[in-house]
Amino acid sequence: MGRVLARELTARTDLPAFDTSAMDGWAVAGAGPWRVRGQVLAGQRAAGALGEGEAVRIATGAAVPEGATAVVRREDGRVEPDADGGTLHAGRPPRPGQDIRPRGQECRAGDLLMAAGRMVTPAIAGLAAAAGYDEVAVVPRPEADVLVLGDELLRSGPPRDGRVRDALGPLLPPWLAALGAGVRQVRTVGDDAEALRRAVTGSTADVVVTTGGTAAGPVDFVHPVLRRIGARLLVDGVAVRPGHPMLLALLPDGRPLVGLPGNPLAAVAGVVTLLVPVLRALAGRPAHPHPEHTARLAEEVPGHRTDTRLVPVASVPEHAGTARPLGFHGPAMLRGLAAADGMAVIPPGGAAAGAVVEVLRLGW
Ligand SMILES: Nc1nc2c(c(=O)[nH]1)N[C@H]1C(S)=C(S)[C@@H](COP(=O)(O)OP(=O)(O)OC[C@H]3O[C@@H](n4cnc5c(N)ncnc54)[C@H](O)[C@@H]3O)O[C@H]1N2
Ligand code: MOO
Repeated sequence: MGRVLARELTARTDLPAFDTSAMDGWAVAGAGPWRVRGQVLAGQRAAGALGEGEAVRIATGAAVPEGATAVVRREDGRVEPDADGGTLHAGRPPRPGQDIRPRGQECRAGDLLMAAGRMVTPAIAGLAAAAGYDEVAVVPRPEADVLVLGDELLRSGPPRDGRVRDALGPLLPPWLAALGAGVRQVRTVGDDAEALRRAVTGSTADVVVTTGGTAAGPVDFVHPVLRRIGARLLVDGVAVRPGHPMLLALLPDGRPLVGLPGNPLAAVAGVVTLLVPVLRALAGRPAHPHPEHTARLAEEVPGHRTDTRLVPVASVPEHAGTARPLGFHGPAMLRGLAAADGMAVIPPGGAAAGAVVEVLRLGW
């Protein structure tokens, strides 16, 4: 579940695989009355062929014997007993084919049931089993290594002595899991270029995620390390606030590295705009959900002069389709995000109250 079909799902069998009774009653051949000869239950092999004027008691789901032209429901028939199984009379004559599910009604062997790339839902799992599958091939879940950079980060207790608590170590792994990725390891790496180089080159995950160190500060080592190991920068900064130093690089062996900025809400902006599409693509899904999610803004949101803004919003339960911008949305803050269900995309120049804007869902 939650994985995408790696190959198309084709029926391994006709469905139903045999002409099946849709009701409890009698399978009959031709016009009545009929001589009743024995019974056939679901799961049993079909009884011998019926001749004109013959009937057999039948259960829902049982194979209809050859020669049968219809099923008479139990409530529509009456058996007049005699020494030899009895005679069946129907209130009204059954239509030809009545209450018989013909073989292949739902699909023929080889029919395309589901295209590759579709997310396996409970219904698809059930359909695959009904159509004869014991297993289906899915695109494996992408595995991520998370490298949290910064000497100033504390792992416990309140911030002290100019140091701050690491908010991203606790935030990212469960979010990645909710996004369908596996987290191999979460490592903290001090402000040391060589340690970062070793951590990046030593990772064997499908995607490496770093936090912090993306800017041009004295101990921001992500760029120099990527340069040194020969990575190719595909995205080196984005005109978005917060999050503008985010980056996407290809490591020499072709695996992606997503560099999230250190400011926590800036890192979140990098997750929803860069990491989510990368994880979706690795999982065999379209990079962006379709249709895109939009909402009507309950209030005006001022814009940046040149860049797009991402602002945490919460949907307003009493007004479907409306989202309220939240406060405490500074790049270093998580308080607004904690109450949010998405990040609204505010174009340069801002958006008026009532404007319809795209909302990037958080996916948790
Ligand atoms: N001269 C400039 N300085 C900065 C610019 C700029 O354009 N010119 N951009 C600022 C913006 S915007 C951001 S965002 C940050 C991005 O910087 P880095 O990715 O290099 O991140 P750090 O410098 O390592 O940390 C920034 C900030 O975030 C705190 N931090 C880092 N990691 C965590 C964590 N895991 N949990 C909680 N807080 C974290 C760190 O202590 C810093 O306060 O650069 C600006 N500077
Ligand atoms: O990108 Mo920075 O995130 O504006 O804080």
